Amino acid sequence: MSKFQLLYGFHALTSRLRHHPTSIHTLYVDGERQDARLREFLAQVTAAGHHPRMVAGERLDRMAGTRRHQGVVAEVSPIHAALDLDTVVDEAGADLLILALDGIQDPHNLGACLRVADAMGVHAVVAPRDRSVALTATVAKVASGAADTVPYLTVTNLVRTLRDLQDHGVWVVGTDDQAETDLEGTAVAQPMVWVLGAEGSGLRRLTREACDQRVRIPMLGSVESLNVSVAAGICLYETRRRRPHSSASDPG
Ligand SMILES: C[S@@+](CC[C@H](N)C(=O)[O-])C[C@H]1O[C@@H](n2cnc3c(N)ncnc32)[C@H](O)[C@@H]1O
Repeated sequence: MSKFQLLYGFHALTSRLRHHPTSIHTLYVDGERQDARLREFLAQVTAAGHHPRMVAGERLDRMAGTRRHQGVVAEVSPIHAALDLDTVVDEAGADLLILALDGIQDPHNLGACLRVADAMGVHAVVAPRDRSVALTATVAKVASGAADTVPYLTVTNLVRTLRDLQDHGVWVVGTDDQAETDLEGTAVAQPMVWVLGAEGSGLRRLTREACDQRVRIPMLGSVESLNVSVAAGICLYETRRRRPHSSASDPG
């Protein structure tokens, strides 16, 4: 198995170039494309000292397994591989904000969760290794650069990880559209983890039981639940809105 991951798309590669330029191993560019966006990208990468390989578009289709690569594909080293959760907890201190995803399968949902996690200043996204989609090129493309800025840490046992966090004084809040307490009924000032469930099945029983509290986002219409990334955005924004010195806009 290759030690490199694939990334594709302008957003994902420009972000990687900006945040982790030395992690880019080989860059492949569609030699048949002449448009302004590609020329601008080529100027950026060559200025950064990379020497892209010009190849046929069909080769990029095969490498990426999709035609949605925008003519740019790269082999990159994984980042955040050496980071562990203890370090994240120590460095974040009282502001700690973690998003735990209990078995998300859809790469678009994980990408969207990473994107909103980045926007709301989340310190890490945590997920059970064997039950979750990996950080694929599709995830990185949907995340629009956030896969490079927010550590995605996979763990062997999510329940054990949540208990370890609780032992360090971290407040663990599960989300469930059937919960009795509304979103605003939870405290958000202390270090905390929001736990969101998988697309079809929601939180697993043991995960649910490990949470200090479960809350629901009030639903006014007729659908039963929200997409997981939308729910994550609401919970995270609510946290930032109510925390002192929050970077999200002040409620007023
Ligand atoms: C598509 S929903 C899963 C729905 C699933 N049928 C269930 O039983 O939970 C995916 C996740 O988004 C979050 N979610 C969606 N709507 C929610 C709501 N109204 N209140 C709280 N969490 C919600 C929860 O974390 C849920 O597990």
